[in-house]
Amino acid sequence: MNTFGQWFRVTTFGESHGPAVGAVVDGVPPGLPLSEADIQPMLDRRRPGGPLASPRKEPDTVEILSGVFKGRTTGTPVALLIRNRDVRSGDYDALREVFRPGHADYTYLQKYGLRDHRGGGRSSGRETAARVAAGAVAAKFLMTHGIGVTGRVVEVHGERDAAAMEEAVRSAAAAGDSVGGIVEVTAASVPTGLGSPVFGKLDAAIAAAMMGIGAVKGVEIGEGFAAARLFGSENNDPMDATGFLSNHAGGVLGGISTGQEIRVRLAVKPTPSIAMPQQTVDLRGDEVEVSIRGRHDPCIAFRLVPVAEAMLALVLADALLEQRALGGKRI
Ligand SMILES: Cc1cc2nc3c(=O)[nH]c(=O)nc-3n(C[C@H](O)[C@H](O)[C@H](O)COP(=O)(O)O)c2cc1C
Ligand SMILES: C=C(O[C@@H]1CC(C(=O)O)=C[C@@H](OP(=O)(O)O)[C@H]1O)C(=O)O
Repeated sequence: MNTFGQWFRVTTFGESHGPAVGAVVDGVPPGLPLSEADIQPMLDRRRPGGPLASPRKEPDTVEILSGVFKGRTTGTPVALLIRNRDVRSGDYDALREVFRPGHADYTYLQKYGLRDHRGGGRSSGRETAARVAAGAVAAKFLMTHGIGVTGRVVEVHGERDAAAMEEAVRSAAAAGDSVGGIVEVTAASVPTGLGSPVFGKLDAAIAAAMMGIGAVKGVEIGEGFAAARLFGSENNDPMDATGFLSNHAGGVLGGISTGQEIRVRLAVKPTPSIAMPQQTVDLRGDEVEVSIRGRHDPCIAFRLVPVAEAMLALVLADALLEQRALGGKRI
C-alpha cells in the first residue's frame, strides 16, 4: 500500500526517449478552475536548459486531455500530456551494454530482465516533468485552502552563498564531474489535524514522496538529523496561550500537522552520468572504462526544486481529501 496517494491519486507514464511523458490525476474535486496556464509556469521552472542544467531543449508544453470542461474540473481523471521534442537516443549507443555507475541501469536489468538503454528510460529524471504537472494541479487545489508550497536550493557541494554554489557547479562540470546539494521545501498555512498517528503519518508520507524522486538520498523534517544531537529542552517546541513558540518539529507531531510551517530538506546526490572516466562492467561482466557523453545536469538540486514542491503539494492534497472523507475536524 502506498503511504500516500489514496485520495488524490497520481500515475505517471512515459520514458525519456519515448514520444511523451504524462500523468493521470484522479480524485481532483469537481468545480476547481483549471487550465494549462495553471500548470505551465511550474513546468517552465523545471524544464532543462540554462547554464547550470542539461542543454536538452524541451519546451515541456502541457496539454490537458481530460477531466476539465468549460475551465473547471469535472471530478473525472485529469490526464496531462507533455511531448518529448528533443530526444537524441544516439547519445546512448555506446552505453547499450554498459552499466553507468550511479544510475539505475544495473538494478533495472536485474529486476525486469530487459532495459530501455535510451536515456535511462523510465528511470530518467525526465519522468519528473509529469509529476510536476500533477503537482501543479494539487497546488491549485491547495490554494483554495490558502496553502502555499515553495522550495529553494540551500546548499551545493557544501557552499551556501549563491555565487559560490554556481561556481561549484561550473568547476565540477568543467572537470567532467558533478555535484550534489540540499533542497528545502516548505508549506505555509497548513491546517492542524492532517495525517494519522500510526501508519498514515504525515511525516512518513512526506518522506516516502520525497525519497521517490530520483537522486534524493536523504529526507529531514524540521531539525531532522540535527535533533539527534540536541537536548530535549532544546528540541521541544514549548507552547503558550498563543500556540507553539518554536518549530523544531517541522510542522508535524505524532504524524499529524501542527498548523505551523511544514519544513522538509532533501539531500540530492551528484548527477551519476559524468564525463570523467569511471570503472564499470558490461552485460558480459567484463570490466570496462566508461566516459559518459551527452546532455546531463551537472547538478540536479536546482532542477529538483519544483519536483519537491510538486511532491509536497500532492501529499498535502491527499491528506486534505482524506480529512474531508473521514469526517474529522472540518477543514
Ligand atoms: C530532475 C532530475 C534531473 C536528473 N538529471 C539527470 C541527468 O542529467 N543525468 C543523470 O545521470 N541523472 C540525472 N538524474 C538522476 C537519475 O535519474 C537518478 O540518479 C537515477 O534514476 C538513479 O536513481 P537514484 O539516484 O534515486 O538511485 C536526474 C534526476 C532528476 C530528479
Ligand atoms: C530530459 C530531462 O533530463 C534528463 C534526465 C536524465 C537522467 O538520466 O535522469 C538524463 C538527461 O537526458 P537524456 O536522456 O536526453 O540524456 C537529462 O537531460 C528533463 O529533466 O526533462
